[in-house]
Amino acid sequence: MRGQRDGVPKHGDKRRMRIGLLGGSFNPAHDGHLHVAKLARRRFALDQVWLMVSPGNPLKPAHGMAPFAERLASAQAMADGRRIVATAIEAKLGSRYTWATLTKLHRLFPGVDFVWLMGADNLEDLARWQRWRSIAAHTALGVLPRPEHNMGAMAGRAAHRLRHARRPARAASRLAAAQTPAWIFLPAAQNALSATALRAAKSAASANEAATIDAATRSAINGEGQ
Ligand SMILES: Nc1ncnc2c1ncn2[C@@H]1O[C@H](COP(=O)(O)OP(=O)(O)OP(=O)(O)O)[C@@H](O)[C@H]1O
Ligand SMILES: O=C(O)c1ccc[n+]([C@@H]2O[C@H](COP(=O)([O-])O)[C@@H](O)[C@H]2O)c1
Repeated sequence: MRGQRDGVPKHGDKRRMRIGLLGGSFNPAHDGHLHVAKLARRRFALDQVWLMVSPGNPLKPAHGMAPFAERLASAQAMADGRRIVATAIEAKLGSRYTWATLTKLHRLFPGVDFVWLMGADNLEDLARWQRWRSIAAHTALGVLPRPEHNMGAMAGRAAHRLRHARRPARAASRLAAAQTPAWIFLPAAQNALSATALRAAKSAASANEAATIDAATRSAINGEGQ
């Protein structure tokens, strides 16, 4: 939601604060999140990026989701508390749907220009989100590339429907102040990490450890090594 048509502050206007919102499950947070948060902050000329921990992604099953406090703690461990900030605000606002959270944030912080940040995998899926057109109508979208999702995202339904609102990457530093709808796909260095891969590695490691303990217990019971 922008007051000025061209989004350029008038001479003498106080510069509005610019905050990027990286909403996510953070189950757990990882270097891929930090990579996109830093990249987005720099290229979209943002004052801060909030790692906004979701109380529960409406499209993801609750099964396998770590408790909110644990996910928040993992995001806090990635943040520096100054430029990259982990926040529980979405849970505090009592919303789970992004359109509802953004409506509340725009109301609570009228002096802030928010940019909704997401990896290409989320743009690929955006047309399944509740009121996704309203999200794009009122909040600028900054899309970060992600291995194996870029082609699908750009060929997807949301990118197609919003094609008139796409801005070139060279306008990235002005995205936060742009008249909405506006979105940018940022070509940039990519990071292949995912929470899914981390969870799989962790459960493989604990299965391995369990097998080792099991083998050691069996050999102790059988009196081996005496
Ligand atoms: N490596 C990455 N590159 C680009 N974007 C990423 C990357 N990792 C996470 N993101 C983005 O960060 C936001 C939060 O992601 P999320 O917490 O779901 O992590 P994830 O690794 O995608 O998790 P999962 O594998 O469990 O789906 C999303 O917009 C997602 O697209
Ligand atoms: O509002 C929706 O319908 C909606 C559907 C899917 C995902 N989201 C949001 O998208 C963000 C990324 O989610 P995730 O689980 O991929 O990290 C997070 O803030 C979710 O709440 C939102």
